[in-house]
Amino acid sequence: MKHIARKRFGQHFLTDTGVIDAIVRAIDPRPGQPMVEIGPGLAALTQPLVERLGRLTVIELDRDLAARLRDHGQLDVVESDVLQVDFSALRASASGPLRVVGNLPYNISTPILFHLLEHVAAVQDQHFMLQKEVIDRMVAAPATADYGRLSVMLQWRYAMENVLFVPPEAFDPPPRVDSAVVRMLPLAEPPVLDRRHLAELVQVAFSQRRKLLRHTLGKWLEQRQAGGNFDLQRRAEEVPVAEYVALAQATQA
Ligand SMILES: C[S@@+](CC[C@H](N)C(=O)[O-])C[C@H]1O[C@@H](n2cnc3c(N)ncnc32)[C@H](O)[C@@H]1O
Repeated sequence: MKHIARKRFGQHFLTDTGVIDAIVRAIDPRPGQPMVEIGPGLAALTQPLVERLGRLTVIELDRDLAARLRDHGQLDVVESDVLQVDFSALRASASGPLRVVGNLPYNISTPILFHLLEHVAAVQDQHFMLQKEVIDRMVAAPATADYGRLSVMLQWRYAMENVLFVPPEAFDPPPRVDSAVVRMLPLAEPPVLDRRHLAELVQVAFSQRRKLLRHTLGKWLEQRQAGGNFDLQRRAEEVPVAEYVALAQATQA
């Protein structure tokens, strides 16, 4: 029976075989690698991936789609909201760190990225299709309009690159926005850091983008009697990730 795309699940199914091939090539799946696909949908990526891997774990929230996928002999189907999935537990029962992939539901793409950040130690790499505008913000350099909280909160932990542009016509139904594929590699030697403390600091810094940091972060640092030589005569978007990290390390309890 034909599946009717469900808007509430962010369902836009890939149909362009050239784009599907290009994504699979960018992922470069090898036999036996432990891989998890988020939101397999009608299996546009799932099928070419599992043909190369042999086995694949998929996480799908839509009950009807999960039921179809269970008929496929090479898939381990987790019928769940991905935000409830314990990736560290999946890693514990796999033969190595996980490769995580997916054409993500755009309405919850940022929560998914932050959920995976909690399980980063379980992950080898991530390849995600996302709204292009979100990827632009993820990979943005300081002193650009796209540089913000998302850039800092991901760049301190991952090396990231935009690997493919994907136009709306590659999907059925087409989304209203351009898409792209991002590659995310956890840094081999990440800074030792309390992520929640960095998140608080960055939130304060970017709370008023246009103002100098002395109006925002200045007060926050004063309360902590810290930040002695940190230059507050700048805007939040001018501060490189490494400086935010160093300030978080210097001010955390
Ligand atoms: C953009 S579609 C991609 C479908 C397919 N991978 C493709 O490329 O054609 C997103 C998929 O994620 C599923 N999904 C939506 N919300 C989800 C959630 N919270 N947890 C797991 N899967 C979800 C949808 O049902 C849908 O299959």
